[in-house]
Amino acid sequence: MITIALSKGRIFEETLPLLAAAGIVPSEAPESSRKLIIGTNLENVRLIIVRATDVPTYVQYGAADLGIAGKDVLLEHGGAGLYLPLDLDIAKCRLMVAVQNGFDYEGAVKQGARLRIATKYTECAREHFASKGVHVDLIKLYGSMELAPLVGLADAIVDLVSTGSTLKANNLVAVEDIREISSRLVVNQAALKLKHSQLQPIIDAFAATVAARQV
Ligand SMILES: Nc1ncnc2c1ncn2[C@@H]1O[C@H](COP(=O)(O)OP(=O)(O)OP(=O)(O)O)[C@@H](O)[C@H]1O
Ligand SMILES: O=P(O)(O)OC[C@H]1O[C@H](OP(=O)(O)OP(=O)(O)O)[C@H](O)[C@@H]1O
Repeated sequence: MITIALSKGRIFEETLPLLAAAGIVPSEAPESSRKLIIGTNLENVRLIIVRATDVPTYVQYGAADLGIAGKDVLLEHGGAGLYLPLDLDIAKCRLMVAVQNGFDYEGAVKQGARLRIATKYTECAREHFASKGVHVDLIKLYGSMELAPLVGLADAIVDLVSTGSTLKANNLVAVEDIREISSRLVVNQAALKLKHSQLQPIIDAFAATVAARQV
């Protein structure tokens, strides 16, 4: 049995064409089902539906052979025990620093002020501000980071930005670009050896699809 860990929503949707290229068609959609294990047209392939942040953990411990996770999630997780053969170029966005409109971020940084930063991405944020030599207090949040500057919880946030409409709707502006984010194929290293003949064709089909999109 091959088990593939995916999260609901954008990753599941954007993975469907990759699965199709590998001849895998889920037997139901996670949005319309409460099932956490979803069968496919192939008897020996199943999907498990987990939180985006939990995908690396399932693969690391071998509860899933493959998974798809955002670079943001992988950077926070650390990647121990994982083989990351392929950037799938899906779920693309940017990790950015944002502040409330009117907050003088550059000025605060120049003055050497200690900044309060709210984020789900504490590891990436710590590294970013340390590399700039900016002193920060990090406040860990699990979602809706955009609210934090509006209610005085933080001076700035580190969050993902795609269209910019969430920032705009909340009177925030991006002030710094930390890095580009896309999702990667995550493979359990032991499974790759033990189930090589079954896993490699899936990895190859994903790679061929990604390459074809880039021409
Ligand atoms: N607005 C966006 N546009 C494109 N990609 C995004 C966007 N937001 C997040 N992503 C990417 O998609 C991945 C999955 O996001 P999703 O919203 O499904 O989960 P999440 O809500 O971030 O995680 P969790 O459910 O664990 O809290 C993220 O890890 C990131 O790599
Ligand atoms: O620039 P935009 O296109 O507005 O996208 C940015 C938003 O997308 C992500 O949230 P998501 O939509 O995943 O909602 P979530 O809070 O459920 O993670 C991210 O945390 C931002 O809030």
